[in-house]
Amino acid sequence: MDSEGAINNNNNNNKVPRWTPSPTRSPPQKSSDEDREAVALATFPFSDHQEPTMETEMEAVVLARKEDHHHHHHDYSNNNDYADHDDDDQLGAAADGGVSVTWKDLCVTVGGGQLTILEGLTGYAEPGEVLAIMGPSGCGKSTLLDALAGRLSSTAQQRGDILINGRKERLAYGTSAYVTQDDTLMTTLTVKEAVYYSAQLQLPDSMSIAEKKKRAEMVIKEMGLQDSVNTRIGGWAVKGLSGGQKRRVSICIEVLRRPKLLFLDEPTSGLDSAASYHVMSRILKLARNDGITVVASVHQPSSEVFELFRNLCLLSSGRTVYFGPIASAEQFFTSNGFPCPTLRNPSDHYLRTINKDFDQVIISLISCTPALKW
Ligand SMILES: Nc1ncnc2c1ncn2[C@@H]1O[C@H](COP(=O)(O)OP(=O)(O)OP(=O)(O)O)[C@@H](O)[C@H]1O
Repeated sequence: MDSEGAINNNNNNNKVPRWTPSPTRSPPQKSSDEDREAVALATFPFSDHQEPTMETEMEAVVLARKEDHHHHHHDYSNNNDYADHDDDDQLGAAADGGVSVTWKDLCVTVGGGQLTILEGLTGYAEPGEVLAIMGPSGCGKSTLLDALAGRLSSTAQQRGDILINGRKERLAYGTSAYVTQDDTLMTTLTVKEAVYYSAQLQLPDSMSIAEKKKRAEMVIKEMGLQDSVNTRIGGWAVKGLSGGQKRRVSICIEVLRRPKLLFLDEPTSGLDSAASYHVMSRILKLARNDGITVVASVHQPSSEVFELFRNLCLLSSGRTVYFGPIASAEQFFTSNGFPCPTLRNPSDHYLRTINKDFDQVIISLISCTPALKW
């Protein structure tokens, strides 16, 4: 895959990676890897927010993605609550194409604007791919996930745009699912019971019991739990599933409705690297096979897990340090004087650079700023 998209090392002594517009200004007729690469972007800490050109490009991508999509004309931006939905919408959007999410100049504040948590974030997530949101603890990963999923607390204020398939609209009920960090599962149930019962409760009445059962079996298989169907989930007192298996059961329950958009808050937290890989590779497979758009906050992924992601959104203190393909992040850090040492896990390097050398990163990037033309 071409990794040039996010960063264009221009020959005119521009050592600074920067986003440049693709030649065409009209919305593309088809979506392709090239289209996506053309709008992939690299951003810099504390740079001014993007020029309208980027907006045009990002809209072009979402336009390309929204062909034949069924639209629900709700105002997404003004209401964070998806609860007052129409039941006819159940699984509706899932039957159509994928869901692209784009956010532009997204700001989240609390305390009546006193405290800024997210500042001017811009990015996108595309069907069939997993976007990783990474950054030091407290940088705003969960807040970004919450804002995109429309579940910010009522004390938070949101500014900027969140577009669904290029439009300001609310997600139809059942289109998105959110998997939290905690596995709130009944410890005495077996995997089969937990997923079957959830299927009976969650899936619409229009589906027969047999169809619901079939759906439950399908997700169990997709998450690689078919050999543990009769194992009790277990808890601190009763031996049961491993941590990774439990996380997969939680994901099973959330994907029963075939959401087109899946938010995962630290899906690998508390898991060792092998279990993390199992969980993430299943998620990637699901995303690819079903054209699901996955946005996941991740904490210290192993190199193997990191390579499963398509795009990376690297945050620090509520601002974007980097947004673009995983494959181009190394070049971005190298261009800015922070090459990844051989044999070091790249994601560790990026997080360490942001954490430890952050002042230096800022100085380095500020010194590069005159060369930036957005
Ligand atoms: N409702 C709120 N009121 C006040 N401060 C908040 C609120 N929500 C989040 N914050 C603050 O905003 C910052 C970002 O929080 P957030 O939970 O998004 O970070 P995070 O990157 O997910 O952290 P972690 O990796 O530790 O889970 C934190 O400093 C947090 O204390």
